[in-house]
Amino acid sequence: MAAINVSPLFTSSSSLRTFSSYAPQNTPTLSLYSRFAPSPSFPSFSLRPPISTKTRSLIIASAVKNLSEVEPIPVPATPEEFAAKFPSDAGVYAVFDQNDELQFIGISRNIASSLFSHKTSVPELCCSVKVGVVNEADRTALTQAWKSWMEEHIEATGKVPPGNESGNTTWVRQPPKKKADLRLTPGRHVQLTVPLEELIDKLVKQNKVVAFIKGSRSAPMCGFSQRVIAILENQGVDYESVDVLDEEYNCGLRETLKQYSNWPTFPQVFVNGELVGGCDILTSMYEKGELAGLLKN
Ligand SMILES: N[C@@H](CCC(=O)N[C@@H](CS)C(=O)NCC(=O)O)C(=O)O
Ligand code: FES
Repeated sequence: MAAINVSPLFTSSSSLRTFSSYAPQNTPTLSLYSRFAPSPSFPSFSLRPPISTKTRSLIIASAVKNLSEVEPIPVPATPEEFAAKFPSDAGVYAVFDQNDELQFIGISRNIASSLFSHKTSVPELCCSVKVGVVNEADRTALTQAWKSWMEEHIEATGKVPPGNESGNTTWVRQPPKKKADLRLTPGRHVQLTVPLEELIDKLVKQNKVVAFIKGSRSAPMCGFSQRVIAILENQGVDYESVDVLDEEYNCGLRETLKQYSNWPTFPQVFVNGELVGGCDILTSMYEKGELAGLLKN
C-alpha cells in the first residue's frame, strides 16, 4: 500500500494517501476501464485572483498532498502495465507532456481507467502523471483535491493547464449534441404567403421521419412525446422533430396538424409522408419489432 500522508487537520475517516507507486497485488483488472471515462460534468476552470492563504490552507487540509511534492510516474504503454502502475481508486491526477508541461488536472472515481482512457485518446500529451488518491471520497472531497492542485499550479505558473481551460474538449468527453427541432415559419411576425397545411405537407414529404411533439426533442414537455423520442433515439434513426407548442415559430400548428392528419392528439409520427401514429402505435410497433423495418425503408 502506498504511503499515508495525513495533514494535522485531517481525520482518519476521510484520510488520504498519496500515490507514488502501486503494488501489483492491489491492481485492478482492466475490464472496467471503459465504464470509467472522465465525467462530462467535469468542472471547468477560468483564471481568477488567488484565494486567501487561510482558505487555501483549509482546502489543502482536506485534499491530497501538494502537487509539487508528488513524484511523477511515466505513463506505460500496455493495459497490463496500467493496471500494475495505477490505482483504481478515486482521486486526482495531473498529466504532463513530453516537455514536462502540465496539460490537465482531472478527478476520477477510477484513476487507472481515466488515465488509460486519456492515453488512448491523446497519447501524444500523456507522458507522465502525478496521482493523489482520496480515500472515501465524495464529490466534495474530490473537487477540493482538484481545486487545491489547480490553485497550486496557477499560483506557481500564472496559468491554467490548457486542458482545463473552459471550452477545451481534449480531455473531457462531451455529451453528443442533439439535433435542433425544425421550425415551420421564420417567426410569427412574418406574414405567411402559403397556408400552414402546405408547409406541413412539404415538411413531411421532404423528410423521411418527422415527429410532431409537445416540447423540444431535448426537453419533451409531455410523457407521450418523451416516449416517442426515446423510441426513435433507441432505433438510432435520423429523424426531424417539430414542437407543436412553439407558438413563436410554429404558430397555429397544433390545431392545423390535427386537421391535416385527421388525428386528434400528439405526438404524431410521419414516415415517408404518411402518418404512422402516436405513442401507443409507436410503442406497440417497437415492442413487436416492426418499427426498425419501417424506419429503414
Ligand atoms: N394515446 C395517445 C396519447 C397522446 C395524448 O393523449 N395526447 C394528448 C395529451 S398530450 C393530446 O395531444 N391532446 C390534444 C392536445 O393537447 O392538443 C397516443 O398514443 O399518442
Ligand atoms: S401534455 Fe399532458 S398528457 Fe401530454
